[in-house]
Amino acid sequence: MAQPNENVEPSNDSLKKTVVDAIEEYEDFPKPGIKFLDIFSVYRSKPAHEAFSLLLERYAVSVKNSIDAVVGLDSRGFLIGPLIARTIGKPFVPIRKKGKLPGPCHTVKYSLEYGTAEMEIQTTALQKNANVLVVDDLLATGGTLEAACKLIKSCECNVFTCWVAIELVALEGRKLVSSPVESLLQL
Ligand SMILES: O=P(O)(O)OC[C@H]1O[C@H](OP(=O)(O)OP(=O)(O)O)[C@H](O)[C@@H]1O
Ligand SMILES: Nc1ncnc2[nH]cnc12
Repeated sequence: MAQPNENVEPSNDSLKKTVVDAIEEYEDFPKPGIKFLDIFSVYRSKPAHEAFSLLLERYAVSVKNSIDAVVGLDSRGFLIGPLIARTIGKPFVPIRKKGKLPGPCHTVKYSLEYGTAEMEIQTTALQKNANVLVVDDLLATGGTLEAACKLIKSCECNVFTCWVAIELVALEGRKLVSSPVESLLQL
């Protein structure tokens, strides 16, 4: 006989709690004064990994008709972007740290919470005028997401939205980002 709640889909809120509970924090990494939130700890926990994947699939379905491609940011965005892209049958395109992508690239310099860097996208990776979903694990100061938006605009594409798993709300990074920002967890 069926038990109560058997076959009932878990709510987004209960899935988010499972994910939040698995996120491990490290003080003073990679520099003094930085509290580092480690998305990889979610992937070490079977229930958290499953909950996160389900949330990503649900989000993917909700944006399917609004986007043409998913762009993930090096490196932790690569955990997230391919699953969203695969769920809705859209192309996945990487933005990588400078010097890692073959062929002609657009390049941008930027600052993030604990340093400076350069990122690239291949000039022909996106079709002109594509509506692009940008995904990453975490929004801190917003420097990385804004740099990604600049690269996508260099490809003559439109940023539909930037989606992050974790937003460090106190850093107000979304103010720096010139495109819409959505976050799963506000910490
Ligand atoms: O909002 P910001 O201050 O710009 O910081 C956020 C970025 O910092 C981290 O990436 P990192 O450059 O450390 O690369 P990694 O994913 O390879 O560790 C994180 O994955 C985001 O991409
Ligand atoms: N505090 C933080 N934790 C994890 N990744 C980050 N990237 C930038 N700031 C970060």
